[in-house]
Amino acid sequence: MEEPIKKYPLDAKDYKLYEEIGEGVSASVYRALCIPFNETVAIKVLDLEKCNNDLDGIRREVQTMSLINHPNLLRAYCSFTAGQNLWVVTPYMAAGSCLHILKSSFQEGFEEPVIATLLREVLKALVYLHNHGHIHRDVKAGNILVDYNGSIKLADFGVSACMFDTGDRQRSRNTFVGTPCWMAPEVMQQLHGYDFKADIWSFGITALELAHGHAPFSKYPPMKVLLMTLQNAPPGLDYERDKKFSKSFKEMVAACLVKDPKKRPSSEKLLKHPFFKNARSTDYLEQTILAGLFPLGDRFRMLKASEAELLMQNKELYGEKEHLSQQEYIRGISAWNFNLEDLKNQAALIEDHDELSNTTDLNRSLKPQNNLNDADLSAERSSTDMSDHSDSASHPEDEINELPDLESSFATFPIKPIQALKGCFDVCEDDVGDENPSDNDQQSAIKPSVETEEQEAERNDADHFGQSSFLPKPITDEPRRYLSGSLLPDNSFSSKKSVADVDRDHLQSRFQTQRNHSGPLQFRQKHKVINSSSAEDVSDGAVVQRKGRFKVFSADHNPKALVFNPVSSGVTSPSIASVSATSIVPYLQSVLQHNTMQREELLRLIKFAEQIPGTEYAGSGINEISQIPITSPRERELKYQVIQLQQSIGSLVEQLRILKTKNAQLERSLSSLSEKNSIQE
Ligand SMILES: Nc1ncnc2c1ncn2[C@@H]1O[C@H](COP(=O)(O)OP(=O)(O)OP(=O)(O)O)[C@@H](O)[C@H]1O
Repeated sequence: MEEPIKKYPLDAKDYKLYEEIGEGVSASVYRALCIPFNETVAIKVLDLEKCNNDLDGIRREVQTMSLINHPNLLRAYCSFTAGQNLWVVTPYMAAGSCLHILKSSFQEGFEEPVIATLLREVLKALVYLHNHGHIHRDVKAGNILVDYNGSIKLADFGVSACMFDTGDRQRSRNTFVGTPCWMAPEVMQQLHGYDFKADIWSFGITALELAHGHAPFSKYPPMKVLLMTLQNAPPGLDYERDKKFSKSFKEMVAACLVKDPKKRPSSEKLLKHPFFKNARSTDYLEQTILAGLFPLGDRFRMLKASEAELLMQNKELYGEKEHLSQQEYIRGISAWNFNLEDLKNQAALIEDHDELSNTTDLNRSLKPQNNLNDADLSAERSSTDMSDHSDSASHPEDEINELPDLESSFATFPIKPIQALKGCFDVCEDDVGDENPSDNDQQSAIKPSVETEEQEAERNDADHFGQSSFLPKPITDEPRRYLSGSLLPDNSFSSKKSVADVDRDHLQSRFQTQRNHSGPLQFRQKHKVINSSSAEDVSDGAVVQRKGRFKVFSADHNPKALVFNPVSSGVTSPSIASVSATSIVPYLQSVLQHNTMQREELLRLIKFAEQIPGTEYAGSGINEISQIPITSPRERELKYQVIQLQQSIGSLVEQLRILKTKNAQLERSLSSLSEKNSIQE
């Protein structure tokens, strides 16, 4: 007889939150007790106010999570709102993510049978997703969750996409989504969109991550990762350096990391690769990687503390900009801006390559350094005789030498990435870091309704590795297609929302916090006026896609594309006196036409700048801002950014003024020459 479907309560009152066990860019995750079932679960808490630009994305994630029905995919038991938060209740995966396990106990990576066992489970999940038309788009060790008994689930559908989507949703597959180190070249390239083969690339990168303890290129700033992924041979296992790994492992990785997606195997085909014959049963993981692990909450706390310490060191060593870059990086880079200036700035950081590599990789910084850079780099280099790895002869040193010559390296880029980088689009975080001085208090307020340590210890021990965790009873017998359709009603995550919210709000008032759930984003820079949310209001039609804290702008609407550089306008003025009036008229006419166009562009730009709320032209605004007393580093940062914005607006106005003057002069010369010309004729 079929077991009745277990209905998880849709009320925050029915759950007791314990310690935080994870933090992503969009949420915090807590271990929790589902009181009526006396069952440990995990609850992902998303602050909807902070995500209000991406409710659709969140809805899609929750929807996908509730509909999936595969033992290797993390499904949602239920979801509901609690005050301004969305709670997503999922199985508790007691050992946490593979990334957490790597960072805390296996900094040099796992042994091959462990990797084969983990990856086979992940691949089964991908086969299921791909067969149902989904691309996961964020396959990485941080999203592979492990339970106390070694069972594996692939998590995080925050950026997944449906292959059957059409229109805007289809277009979303033509955008930058994912985490740079794991991102397939075709996803970066933006040439023809991409398909489920993008997951195969990420899968290959994840294999390297599990083998080495970190993803290839992970020591580099995001923009450099982009350049390297596009320009260099694909990374792979090195035949020399990675001697401990089998030939079949190397071949499997090489098969995934082929730049041409068509040449990559499908997930189904890959599952048949001989490498997976090395996979063992999941109990093997229990004996090998899970034995002796600290409880997840403790590990998470320790990692967070080391990360904070490392970031402070970076800040002291390299200053604010590098600090920011590294901070984003360590956290897994989920929100960053793509623009040329960033690209250059970040590439410039590579000059500090050696130092950076010692500090970027959290794991390595926590233990004695032993000239790891070379080793890592070589390990990350592509092996020599793999398909599509032919140019792997490039040396890490070359990579570094290439850097200063960034402009010339653009020339070797496929055209689309250059456009992308130069301003076809910007991807920016829309989660304005509105941290305020009371945030710390609020942060402590968000802490779960904690039991006393003693009360909890007993439960804790059982939960972590002893107590059997509930495995989801399949809700759907048949896998469903078209998972991304808007099945959930707008603005509603729970059928009980309107009825129960008042009670929950009262009970869970601690969650009504302004906490910046996205961790590193609270320090994130707003580089450009156009990246601000207000800028988007002006150019609303320009936003191609929103992805959580990303907004993707199309080239056509990107106000930055309108910036005119008088020096590079392509118009060189001949000496008027030295040429005949007849010959100069067409030239001047073209100058006039050019200038008129530029003037229009500049006027549009100015209009755009003027519409940014609270932004005055340089001068008054700067003074106002500088008079605000600074109470926190965050405020200092914001103040600095505001001043920068005001300065750039000021310089644009100045640029416009100069152009207007030039234009007027040219108009005058043109009309006098025309007059002369007509007199002569
Ligand atoms: N069910 C779970 N059991 C145990 N740990 C979990 C669970 N769900 C999430 N975590 C932990 O919390 C972290 C963040 O969760 P998740 O990836 O869902 O958040 P996110 O905001 O979507 O993150 P990102 O977009 O950065 O990948 C995970 O990397 C994992 O370590």
